[in-house]
Amino acid sequence: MLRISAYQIEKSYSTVKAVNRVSFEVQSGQIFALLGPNGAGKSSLIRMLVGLTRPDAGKINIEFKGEQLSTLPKRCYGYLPEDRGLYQDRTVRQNLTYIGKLRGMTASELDSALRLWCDRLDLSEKMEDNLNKLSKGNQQKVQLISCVLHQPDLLILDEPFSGLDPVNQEHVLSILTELKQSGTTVILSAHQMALIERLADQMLLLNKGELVAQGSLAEVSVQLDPKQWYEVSFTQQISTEALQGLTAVAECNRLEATKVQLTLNPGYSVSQLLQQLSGLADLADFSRIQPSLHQLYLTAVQNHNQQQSLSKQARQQQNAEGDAA
Ligand SMILES: Nc1ncnc2c1ncn2[C@@H]1O[C@H](COP(=O)(O)OP(=O)(O)OP(=O)(O)O)[C@@H](O)[C@H]1O
Repeated sequence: MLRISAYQIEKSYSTVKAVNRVSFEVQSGQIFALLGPNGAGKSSLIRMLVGLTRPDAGKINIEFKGEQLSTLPKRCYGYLPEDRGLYQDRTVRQNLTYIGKLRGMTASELDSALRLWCDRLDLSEKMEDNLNKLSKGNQQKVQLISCVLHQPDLLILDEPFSGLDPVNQEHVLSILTELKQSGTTVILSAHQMALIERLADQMLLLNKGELVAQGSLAEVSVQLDPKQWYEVSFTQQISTEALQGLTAVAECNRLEATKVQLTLNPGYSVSQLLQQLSGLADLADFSRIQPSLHQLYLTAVQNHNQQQSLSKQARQQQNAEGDAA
């Protein structure tokens, strides 16, 4: 049983506020994704979680097998750092053996784990090659093996999909899904929204160190797209005015003569909307438009940037007015 709770975490590097009052909780057996554009603060958060740096303010609590801990015990987690960390001038076998021994594995445990993982990730024939002789993707796979070798309870992976081709991305996705099914908790950062949509139980979207949204995919979708658009096809043409006259309809865009997109008025249910629409004409089709995580993410980051620059302008104006007075 593992639970990580982060409360109001802050971290600055000289003038840059990398993480600004961010709180979240990771539960045992979850896949928890940290999302955000470059510089959002994902790696800074990860480095604090693994104890490489400390928050300037806020608290990280770890509950592991009934004990309250301030840092994660080394044997219980595997960490894939952003700047990676294996020896380039050593072979795959030497690197992985070194990591396995550091994690307290016996020679026979190491031997069977090496065989299993290198076979699984198609690296068995590269065991005696130096790391710097491998392609970027294969190096990434060795890095990943170094994290899972000792069967940790928790995996913390900073961009595990970067540098991998689509086939290997799928491969890693299915490995992470299997590890989750066997009880491993996974915290990862990533830019591949289509993969995260399929993989993550919980996600945290950051921008410029600030929390933009968090929760399951469904929760994040409602937070980022509260309007909820529906697509409706009628068996005959209905005027936009007639649709906008319905109390359950907030906004309406025409797509084709008989097809429109509309949003639900707050306070009305989907069945009330359906009832009112059917009162106008027979419906040929009705469906919720579910934007992809990729679309939601782009819009959310754009809106957050706009809000930040508007509040900056407002502060500058206030200061200028204060100076003038
Ligand atoms: N060691 C450091 N010294 C100074 N500034 C830093 C340091 N580490 C991070 N930063 C700054 O903190 C901010 C957050 O960086 P961080 O690496 O956490 O973002 P990220 O979301 O992981 O980005 P990316 O997706 O590009 O890896 C950035 O503005 C970055 O320049």
